[in-house]
Amino acid sequence: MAFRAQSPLLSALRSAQLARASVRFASTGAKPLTLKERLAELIPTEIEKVKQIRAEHGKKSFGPVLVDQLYGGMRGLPALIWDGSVLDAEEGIRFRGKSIPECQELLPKAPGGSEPLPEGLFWLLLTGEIPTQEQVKELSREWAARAAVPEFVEEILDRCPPTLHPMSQFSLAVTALNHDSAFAKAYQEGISKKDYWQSTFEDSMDLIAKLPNIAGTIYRNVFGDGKLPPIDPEKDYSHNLATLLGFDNEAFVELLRLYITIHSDHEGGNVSAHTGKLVGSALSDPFLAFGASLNGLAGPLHGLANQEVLIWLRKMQAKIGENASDEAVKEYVWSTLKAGQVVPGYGHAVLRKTDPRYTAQREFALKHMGNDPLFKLVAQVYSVVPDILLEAGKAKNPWPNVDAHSGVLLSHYGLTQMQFYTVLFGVSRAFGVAAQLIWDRALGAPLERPKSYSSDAIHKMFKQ
Ligand SMILES: CC(=O)SCCNC(=O)CCNC(=O)[C@H](O)C(C)(C)COP(=O)(O)OP(=O)(O)OC[C@H]1O[C@@H](n2cnc3c(N)ncnc32)[C@H](O)[C@@H]1OP(=O)(O)O
Ligand SMILES: O=C([O-])CC(=O)C(=O)O
Repeated sequence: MAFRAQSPLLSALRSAQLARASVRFASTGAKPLTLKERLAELIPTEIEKVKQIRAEHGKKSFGPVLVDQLYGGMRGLPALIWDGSVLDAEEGIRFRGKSIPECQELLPKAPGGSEPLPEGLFWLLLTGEIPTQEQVKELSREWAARAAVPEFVEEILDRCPPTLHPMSQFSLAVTALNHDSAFAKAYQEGISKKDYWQSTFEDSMDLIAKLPNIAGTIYRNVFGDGKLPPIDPEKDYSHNLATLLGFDNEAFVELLRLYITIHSDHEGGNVSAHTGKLVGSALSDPFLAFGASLNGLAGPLHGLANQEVLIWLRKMQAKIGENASDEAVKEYVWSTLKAGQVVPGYGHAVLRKTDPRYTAQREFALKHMGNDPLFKLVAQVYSVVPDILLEAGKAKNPWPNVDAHSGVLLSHYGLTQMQFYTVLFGVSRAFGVAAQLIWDRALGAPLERPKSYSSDAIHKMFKQ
C-alpha cells in the first residue's frame, strides 16, 4: 500500500502500529517480526483505509470510457487496484513509491554485494517497508526451507520432451503445485473469508521458494547439464538459483539479484500481472493463478521478447557480421520493419521514455562487461532504433524496454540458451503477482467480471 496520502486518523493508527512494533523490539529484545507477523499487523489498517477511500470517493469518476479503448486493448483504462508498484509513462516503475535507483540504495544487500536482495524487494512489495538485514536473512532461510519440489512434479518435468518450450514446462510444473495448495485445502474445509490471506500467504511463499528448483530442473533437463545440487539454507535466494542453474560466479549472482528485483513487478495491467489477479479473483489458488500468468508471459509481445531480442541480434550478426557499421545496422532494422515484424525489445504499451530497467541493466553492463561485443551491439542498436521507429511513424514509444538488455547480460556469463530467458523473468514476476494475490485476499477483492459489448451493440448504441 502507498501510505503517503492518508487521513489524519489513518496516519495516527499506522504510527501507533509502527511504534508498537518497534517498542516490541526494543523492550523485549525478541526476534524481529517475520513477514507474516508484520503483514498481520498491517492488514486491519489497510482494510479501514480501503473502506474510507470507497466511502469518500467511491462514486467519483475517472472520466469517460472511449469506444477506441474497448477496441484498443484497454490502453489507459483505469480498471485495477495494484498496490506493489505504479508505472509512470515518463519515469518508469516505482515499487511502493521507490524508484529502481532508490531500491538499489535502500534495500539490504548480500555481504560484499552491491545489488538489492530480492528478499528485501518482496518485503517492500508486501508491506511498503524496508526490512532489516536480519529480516531478509530470515526470509532467505524460510524460502530455502520451503524449496523442495514434490517428486511427482519433478517426474512431470523429467517426462517433458526437451523440445517442449521451457515456458510450457514451467507453467505445467507451477500448475501442478496446486496439488498441495494450503488455500485450496482450507477452502474445501470451509475456511472463513477473513482468513483467506493466511493460506494464500503460505502458498505464495511456497510458490516463490520452489521456483529455483523448478527452473533449475528445466534448465538441466533441456540443456543437459546433470543433476541438481542441494539448496544451501545459509545462502540467499539468488545465490541458490545460480547454483541450481550450475553457475558459481559471484558477478552472475549479483546480476540475478538485480534481475529479479527489476523484473518483479510492473503495476497491474501488464498481461502476466493482470492474468494472475484475474484468475486469483475466482479464488483459484496462487499456483493456478500464477501458472496462468506464466502462459501470458510466454507471449512474444510480453516476456518472450527477451528471447526474441537475442534471436534477432544473432540473426543480425549472421547477416551483417560483427563490428558492422551503423548503416548496416540501420538497414537491418528497416528490413525487419519492412517484413511486417516488430523490433523486439522496443516500444511499450505505457512507457514513453527509455525503460529505467533498461538503464539499470546498461549500467550493470558498463560496470561488469563494457567490452563484450554483444553489449556493444545492444548499445549500437540503442543509438539507431529510436530514430528509425520515429521515422516509421507507428510505434508510440520508440525507446527500449527491459527486454532489449536482459539477454546480453545473461549470455555474457554463459547462460546462452535464450529459450530459457523467459523462465527467469517468470521466477521474478512471481514476486509481484504473489504480493498482490495476498493483498487481494486480505482485502476481500471480488471476482473480476467487467462488461463486454458486441460490435453490433456499440453500433446500435450510438446510432440512436
Ligand atoms: C516486459 C514487456 O512486456 S515489455 C514489451 C516487450 N515486447 C516487445 O519488446 C515487442 C516489441 N514491441 C511491441 O510489439 C509493442 O511496442 C508493444 C506490444 C510492447 C506495445 O504495443 P502497443 O501498446 O500496441 O504499441 P503502440 O501503440 O506503439 O503500437 C502502434 C503500432 O506500432 C507498432 N509498434 C510498436 N512497437 C513496435 C516495435 N518495437 N517495432 C515495430 N513496430 C512497433 C505496433 O505493432 C502497432 O502497429 P499496428 O498499428 O500495425 O498494429
Ligand atoms: O508493463 C507492461 O505492459 C509490460 C512490462 O514491461 C512488464 O510487464 O514488465
